[in-house]
Amino acid sequence: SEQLEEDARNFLHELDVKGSEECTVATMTSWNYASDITEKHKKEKAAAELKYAEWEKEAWERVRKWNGKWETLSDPYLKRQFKFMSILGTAALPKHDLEKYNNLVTEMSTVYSTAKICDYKNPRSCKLELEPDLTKILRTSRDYDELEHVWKMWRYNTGRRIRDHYKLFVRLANKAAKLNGFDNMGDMWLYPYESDTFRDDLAELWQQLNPLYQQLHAYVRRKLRQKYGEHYVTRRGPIPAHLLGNMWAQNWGHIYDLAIPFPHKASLDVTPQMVSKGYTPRRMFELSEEFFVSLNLTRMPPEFWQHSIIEKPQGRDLVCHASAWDFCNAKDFRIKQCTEVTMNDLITVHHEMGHVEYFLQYQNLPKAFRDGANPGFHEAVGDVLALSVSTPKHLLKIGLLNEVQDDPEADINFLLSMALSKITFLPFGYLIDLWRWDVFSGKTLENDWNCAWWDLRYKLQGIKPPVQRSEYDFDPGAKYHIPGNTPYIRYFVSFVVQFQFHKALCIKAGEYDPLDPSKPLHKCDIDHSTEAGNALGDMLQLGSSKEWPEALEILTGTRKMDASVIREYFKPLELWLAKDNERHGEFIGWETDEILCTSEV
Ligand SMILES: O=C(CCC(O)(O)[C@H](Cc1ccccc1)NC(=O)c1ccccc1)N[C@@H](Cc1ccccc1)C(=O)O
Ligand SMILES: [Zn+2]
Repeated sequence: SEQLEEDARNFLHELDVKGSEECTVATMTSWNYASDITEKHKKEKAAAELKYAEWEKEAWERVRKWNGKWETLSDPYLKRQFKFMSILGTAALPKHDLEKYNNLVTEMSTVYSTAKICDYKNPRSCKLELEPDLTKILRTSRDYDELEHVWKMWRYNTGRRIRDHYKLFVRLANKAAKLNGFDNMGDMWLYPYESDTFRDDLAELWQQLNPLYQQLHAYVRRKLRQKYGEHYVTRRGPIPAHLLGNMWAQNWGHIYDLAIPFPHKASLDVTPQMVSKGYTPRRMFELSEEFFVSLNLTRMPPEFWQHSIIEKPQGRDLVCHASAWDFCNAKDFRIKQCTEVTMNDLITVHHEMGHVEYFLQYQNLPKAFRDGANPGFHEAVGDVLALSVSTPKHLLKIGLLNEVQDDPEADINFLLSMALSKITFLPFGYLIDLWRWDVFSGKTLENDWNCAWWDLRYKLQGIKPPVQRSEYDFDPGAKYHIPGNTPYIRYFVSFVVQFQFHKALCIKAGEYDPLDPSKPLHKCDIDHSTEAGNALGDMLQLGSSKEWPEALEILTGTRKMDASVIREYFKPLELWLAKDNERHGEFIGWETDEILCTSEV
């Protein structure tokens, strides 16, 4: 009825205003803790989390009173808000369980963010941190033993120390999921994707992308064998995980110099130019903002520049893992990032700025809709712009390259450098939550946790640990998102859909034409295209008010995740890799009879 609809609007508006106020308070205490880890901030954060949970519970009980009525409303916009506000989340736990749950997550995150290891070359100095010290060693060292030390000790001081916390965490997480009507927390994490074929769709995407990954894996293994020798990198075996330029082997971009196909062509790593041109983190963020503005999207508000932390502060512990923050008041938006002056961090800057641009585009929606169309969309926004920024054409434009060679060999060099971060990520982006879903569902039992992890790492990534693992280790805990309790499948989704977004925007920008060989997808730079920017903005402004297939359709004309676009982008490389691997008689895939992980019975 008209009256019911009027009452519903007023009710939802009241909850929206109060919810945003409560959110601002809770977010501020969370920011204070993440940017300055002290006992005082920890206590304030814990208290605020409990207070916010009480508000959520009160709001949820008032929403429940509308059950049987809100479903009869005609306005889908109202019904969708009721649908989202009917899921309470972890606030459904009894207070003492919730307190325990929150403390476990905060404790695991603190262990991870404050972990330090001893220096391989100077064992008495034990203050090396992940950022910037260990990432620098993994990026630059080519010393097999030094890399093994760093890889092992990082896991010793993180994963091993939170294994017991994680046991309790899983039990409480599942208790909360059941109180919300889910079988386990894994199912509750998939709720925002609003699809009962989602897991199958993901498996299908991986099947379509695995062949390209295997070709790249075989090629890189040969290059690493040339560098480190056949004893360490065998012809047909998995690649030792510590040689791939990254602490988790999730991005192989930093061993590009070992894998470059045509070395006599221009190098694409612009880090040296960024340093020699005196780039600062501030300059990197301004460069990214200029790109968003050139697309007719929204620039950062003054508060952003006032309150963001874009360089690692000295003399205090903080969570250095990058993050973007929406303070629920359409005014205060921030990024916290321990930025280094490298090309990799310029990409991360765009990634984080993409989150803030999404915040800005949906800031006037009700709080229930102030999210990505699905979590993968939120992760994709910045990466889409970074696909344009990474092109030699764009790097020339911004003065980070002084020449662009337009020839097939230079193209292969470029596509390989992109594949070393985009294709190598796919199995990793998929397996993290494959492992966690099995842990939450009980399919993987506690005393199999670590060996189940290495089964997946071997099977999907074709890597192995440099030293044998056991169930005394907890290697998943050495990756931020596990102690940080952040779902990960969102990144796998992002790495697929970001190429679909890129293609749609490149067509609008007139930068891509499937029938014009001079305009392939991988050369597209949407910079300064307001047609592209307006199309992107139109989708971002929807927030989560429409189901994600509809948001995707508005931008790309399709309603499904589609792996054929990322394969089209890398097609020239895929053909080249297959030929090169065949020419070298390279074995595609991997096998081993080594025991990678011993489960203590
Ligand atoms: O973790 C990140 C970037 C951090 C973030 O921007 O995704 C951050 C993670 C986070 C931090 C604290 C609490 C929750 C999540 N996400 C956000 O800041 C965020 C996400 C959605 C909405 C608002 C903010 N990237 C992933 C995967 C990745 C993505 C892109 C390129 C490379 C690698 C990684 O590093 O393994
Ligand atoms: Zn992100």
